[in-house]
Amino acid sequence: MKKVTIQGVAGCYHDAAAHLYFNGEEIQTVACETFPAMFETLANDASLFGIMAIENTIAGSLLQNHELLRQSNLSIIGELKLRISHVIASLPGQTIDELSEVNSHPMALMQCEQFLRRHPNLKIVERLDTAGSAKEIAEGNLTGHAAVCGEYAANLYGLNILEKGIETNKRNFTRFLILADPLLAAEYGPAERDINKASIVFTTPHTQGALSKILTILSFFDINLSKIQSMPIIGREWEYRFYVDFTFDSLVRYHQAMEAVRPLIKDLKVLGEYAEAQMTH
Ligand SMILES: O=C(O)C(=O)C[C@]1(C(=O)O)C=C[C@@H](O)C=C1
Repeated sequence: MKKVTIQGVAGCYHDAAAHLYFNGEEIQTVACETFPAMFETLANDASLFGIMAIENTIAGSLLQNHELLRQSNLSIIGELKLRISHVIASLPGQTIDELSEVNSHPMALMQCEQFLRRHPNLKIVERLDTAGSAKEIAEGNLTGHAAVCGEYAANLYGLNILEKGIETNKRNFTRFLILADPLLAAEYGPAERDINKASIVFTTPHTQGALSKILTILSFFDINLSKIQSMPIIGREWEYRFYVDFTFDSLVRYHQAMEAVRPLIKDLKVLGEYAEAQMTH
C-alpha cells in the first residue's frame, strides 16, 4: 500500500487531494502538522510519497513551499488541480451572529476574505489546517468558534454548517504537487511519453536583460511558460531565484531548450518533469 505524507488531519484538502490523485488505489496518509514537518518526515523515509499545495487561484503562491522543495532532494512526479469550496461551521445550536472567532488554515482564510470582511464580529485566528480547526472545535466543545473547512470535514467532526460556498470566487482551485524520492520517482513517475510539463529553479547573473534572454530562448523552442515565481535570495539583497513552470509538446524541444539556456543561468535545479493536470472538481 502506498503511504502518502500530507499536511493536516483527516478531512483536510491535502487528504482529499491524496485520495483523488491516487484514485482507486488504497493509500495510507501520514499526517504532519506543518509543511516543514512534512519534509522532515519525507527525508527520513524514502518509501513515502508527499503531496503539497503550491499555489491557489485566489490566494496566490505558498512561497515557503517553493524553498522547502528546492532544499529537499525530492522530485515532482505529478500535479493535481483541485476545486476548493469552503463552508463555515460551528457546534450545533448557534447562529453566525453568536460567534466571536473563526479558525482555519491561513490559505483558506485568505480565500474567504470577502465573506470574513462581512462578518467583523469574527476574530480571525490562524490554525494549522482546515479540518484540524473543525476537530479542535468539536473535541474542545468550543462554543463561539467557527471553522472554515470543507463540507466533508464539517460532517466528519459533527459540526453544523452555517453557510456553504464562502470562498470569494467560485473559481477557487489549489494546485498540489506530488513528491517522491528520486528512486521512488523512477519507479512511479510518469512514463516518458506522458511528460509535457517541467518545473525548474535557477538564478541569473546581474546583467542587463538576463531573464529576458532566457524567456526568449524558451519561446523560440515553443515552450509555454505557465508560471514564474521569484523569491528573494537570503543574504544577497535584491537578488532573486526564479521558479519557472512550463509545458511543451515535444520532449526533444524541451531538452534542446534546456541545453540552450544552461549557459545563461546559474544554480539550475530541475524540480520535476511530469504530466500537466486537468482541473478536478
Ligand atoms: O488546511 C487544509 O485543509 C489544507 O489541506 C491546506 C490548504 C493549503 O495549504 O492551501 C490546502 C488547500 C486549500 O487551499 C486550503 C488549505
